[in-house]
Formats: sequence, structure tokens, C-alpha cells
Amino acid sequence: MPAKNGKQFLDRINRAKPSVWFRGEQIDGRLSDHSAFRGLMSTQAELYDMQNHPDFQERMTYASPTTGDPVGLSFMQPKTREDLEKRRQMMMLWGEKHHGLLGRSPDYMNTGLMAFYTAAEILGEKEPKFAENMRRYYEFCRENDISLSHAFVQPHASRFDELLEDGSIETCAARVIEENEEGIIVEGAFLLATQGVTTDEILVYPPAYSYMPEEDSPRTFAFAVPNNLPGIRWICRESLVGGDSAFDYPLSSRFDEMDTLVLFDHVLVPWDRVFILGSDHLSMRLFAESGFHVHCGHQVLCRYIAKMEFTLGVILYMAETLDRATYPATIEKISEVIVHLETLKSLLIASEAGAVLDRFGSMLPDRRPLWTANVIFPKVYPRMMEIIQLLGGSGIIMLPSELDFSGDPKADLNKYLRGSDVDATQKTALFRLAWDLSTSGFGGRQTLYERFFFGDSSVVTNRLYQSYTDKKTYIGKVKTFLGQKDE
Ligand SMILES: Cc1cc2nc3c(=O)[nH]c(=O)nc-3n(C[C@H](O)[C@H](O)[C@H](O)COP(=O)(O)OP(=O)(O)OC[C@H]3O[C@@H](n4cnc5c(N)ncnc54)[C@H](O)[C@@H]3O)c2cc1C
Repeated sequence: MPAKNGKQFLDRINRAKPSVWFRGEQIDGRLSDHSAFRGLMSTQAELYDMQNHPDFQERMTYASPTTGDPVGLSFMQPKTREDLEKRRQMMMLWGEKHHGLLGRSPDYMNTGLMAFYTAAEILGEKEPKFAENMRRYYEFCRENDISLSHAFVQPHASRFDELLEDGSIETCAARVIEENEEGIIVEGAFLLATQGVTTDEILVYPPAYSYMPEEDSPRTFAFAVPNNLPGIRWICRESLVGGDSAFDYPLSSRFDEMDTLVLFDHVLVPWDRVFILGSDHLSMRLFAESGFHVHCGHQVLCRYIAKMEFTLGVILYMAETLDRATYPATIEKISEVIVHLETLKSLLIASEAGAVLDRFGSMLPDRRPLWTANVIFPKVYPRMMEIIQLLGGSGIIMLPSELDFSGDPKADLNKYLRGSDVDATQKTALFRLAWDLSTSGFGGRQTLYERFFFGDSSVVTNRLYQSYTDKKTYIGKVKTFLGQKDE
């Protein structure tokens, strides 16, 4: 199946029937009928429909190198600046459709997989068949429009290894407990897979960094498997969907990406789905040399911009309805958001302007502007949510529901809750949106998500710092000024 449409997406997820647990019970029926998933899945379906819509198809797909059929453009390896531009336009189309609220829109993982594929030869250094596995798997995903979640962070409990009396170490970290003719047997858990059950497959890999890299470690492996493989169990967090009403819950009713704890109970991963086994060094090299965080950073920055534009729109509209758009204190806050948005847009342009071909033939955007954005956004996003709260005050919480507007209180609400130039229903709709973005459970998760999206802040800043080759140049300028010699 080349680039799929919404119905094909829904049918495939509903048919898979993985073992999903929600509030202590296993989900039996179709996921798209379940209150925790139906809004999200319908949004996902709308994204996939765009791939086949005459207005978008040309910008969202490209001709498959193997069949010539249209396949998702986010799978495309960029080889020229024009390719990068095409990828950006495609990612912005999806980003603007979900206003940056879906961290796991399909282009994110498609991009990550593409990066791994381009550098597959690194995997072959230890075992040639692993490189071949990655190449085949990428092609399988591209040609069948397979959607992916990913997991690499292990539960906190796995970080407290116990030293036993016999000198061995007891751990609950996910690990390979056996290798046999058919594949590897995996046991243990991963802390989090966002959209784990609303995608087709899960890609598991080690963190991109390790403070104590090991060779032949049973904890280091990468593989991809369908979500419904025997032995895989998904435990959902509480749903943040407030209800079905798009008026009352404008965001959570459409965009709540379920997070799941993934349990592997003696799961047999077939050999042709294994990409890394044992080597932390190889795994770290794959991340660094494939440009995983650079290609993905390009996608993430497009999403940041879509989200920032939407947030700025909410803030500007709030200021208008409160008739405070001309207050200096309001202008100062709004300008803060404008500065952040314009900074991000400039970083995106700079990343493409500085793109160079890497040794795998990929046109790789300049990492410095992208990773700068990854440091900035997690800091400014919570501040933007604070600005919404500061601007809205009690209006963010004194929010009647859709039912109130069709019931007895309607006349009073219309009189007392109207805004400047908008009626009470319009103002309430806007302020419910502001609440869902900044203050509801859904909004809280969004903020947490942005804080940790590419790792915690020390990981993200370290990535930028370590790769910043300009450091020597700037020290050199100072040494020259001081009349000191460069060593
Ligand atoms: C909403 C959400 C969705 C996510 N989705 C996914 C997903 O789809 N797939 C996936 O693999 N992961 C996902 N993650 C996990 C994400 O990658 C991690 O949250 C991130 O890597 C940080 O790891 P952690 O949560 O274990 O936090 P920790 O590593 O426990 O860090 C928490 C805090 O403790 C600090 N800290 C940690 N160690 C030390 C130390 N030794 N000394 C001092 N301070 C320390 C950190 O700096 C940080 O501030 C998601 C997280 C969130 C919040």
C-alpha cells in the first residue's frame, strides 16, 4: 500500500488488536471507538487523507524509487537543497493541520527511520545482515506507509541495579535474555511510547548517549516489531480527553496522544528485525553519523513554528476580546512571543542555508540553528503558557460549557460573558481553547512534553555544546587580541 488514506489508517489499527490496558482493563473493541483514542485517531486519519487529496498530494508524496507509486514524502532522503525545501513544505502542511500539537505526527518517526536507513552501512560493521535488515525495513515502511512509535527510556526502577552477594547484578532493565535460531528474546519494560497503540509498529533503540558505553551489553539492542506481537503489553496512562465536545475540550477531544508503558514478556524478535545487538559504541555512532537529531530537528522545528504561530494567534485574539491589545503591559508580553516566533523562523532558514552533503549523500541541514531551537523552545514554551494565564486571569477558569449555552443560563451568559466585539459563545470558545492549551491536564502534558521532547535540558544543551566547533575560533579571536599564540 503506497501513501495511505485515513480509512486505511483506521482499518489497519483497528484490525491489529494489540494487548492494550486502560484503567485496569484490557480494551476489547475497536480502538477508534474508545473515548481515549477516537478523537486522536480521527485527527490522524485527516492527516493521512491529505496525502491522497488532489490539493495536497503533489506536496505530500513523491514517486517510490522501487514502484513509482506515490509514497509519503517524509520518507524521502534529501539529496539537494530543493529536497530539503520540499520536505519542509510537507512538514509544515501537516504541522499547520495539527497546529504543532501532535509530537508524533507520522513525519517525525518517518524522518528518524530515513536517517537510520541512510547510514545503515554503520550497522553492517558488526554484522552485515543488520545493515541489510535496516535497509529492508525502511523500504517496507515506506512502501506500506507503516506508522511508528518509539521507545528508548527505561523505567526509573531499572536504574537502581542491585549488587547480589554472589557478585552478580540484578536489574529490571529491558534486556536480551536469549538468542536462538529464530531471533532474540527480549524481557523488560520501556517507560514510555507516545502513540504506542495508535501506530502500526514500535521501533526500540538505545538512548543516543551513554555515560558508560559497553560492548556486548544485553541492554543494548535496536529492533522494530508490530504492536500486536505475542508478549507485548501496553499500559495506558489516564486519558486526558475531557469529553467529545469540541467546544468544551477543543484540544483534548482531538489531539490527546496517549502515552504507554510497554512491557516485553519473553518477546521473540525475529532476526530480520534486529538492527543493533550489544554495542553501545555502534549505537551512538549511528545516531551521530546518520544525523538522526539533525534530520529530526528539521521536522521538529517546523512543528515548533506551527505551534508558536497558533499560540500567538490565541494570545492576540484574547487581547482583542479583552480590549487590552493596546495596553503597554500586554504589548510587552505579545512582543515576547513574536520575538520567539521570528527567532525560530530565522533558525529554520539558517539551517537550510547552511546545509551540506554528508558522506551518505544526504543534504544535511546545519545542526547549529536546529539544536539552538531545541534548547530555546522547551524554555520559552512554558513562558508562553504563563503569558496566556497572565493575560486571561480568571477568564481562563470561569468557563461555562456548551450545555450552559443551550440551557436556562443562556441569556445571562450572553449578557455577562461577552467580549469586546465578540458574543459570549465566541469568547467562551476562545477562552476554553486558551485553558486547554495552557491549564488543563492536556495543556500540562503538552508543557511537560516540550520540556523533555529531545531529552532533558542537560542532554539537549550538551548536544549543542559538544558539536559547537566554532568554540576554538572565538577563543582564537581573544588570544589574538591579547597577543597570545594559539597552541
Ligand atoms: C509526555 C512525554 C512523552 C514522552 N514520549 C516518549 C516516547 O514516545 N518515547 C520515548 O522513548 N520516550 C518518551 N518520553 C520520555 C523522554 O524521552 C524522557 O522523559 C526524557 O528522556 C527524560 O528521561 P526521564 O523522564 O526518565 O527523566 P529523568 O532522566 O529522570 O530526568 C528527570 C530530571 O532529573 C534530572 N536528573 C536525571 N539524572 C540526574 C542526576 N544523576 N543528577 C541530577 N539530576 C538528574 C534531569 O536533568 C531531569 O531534570 C516522553 C516523555 C514525556 C514527558
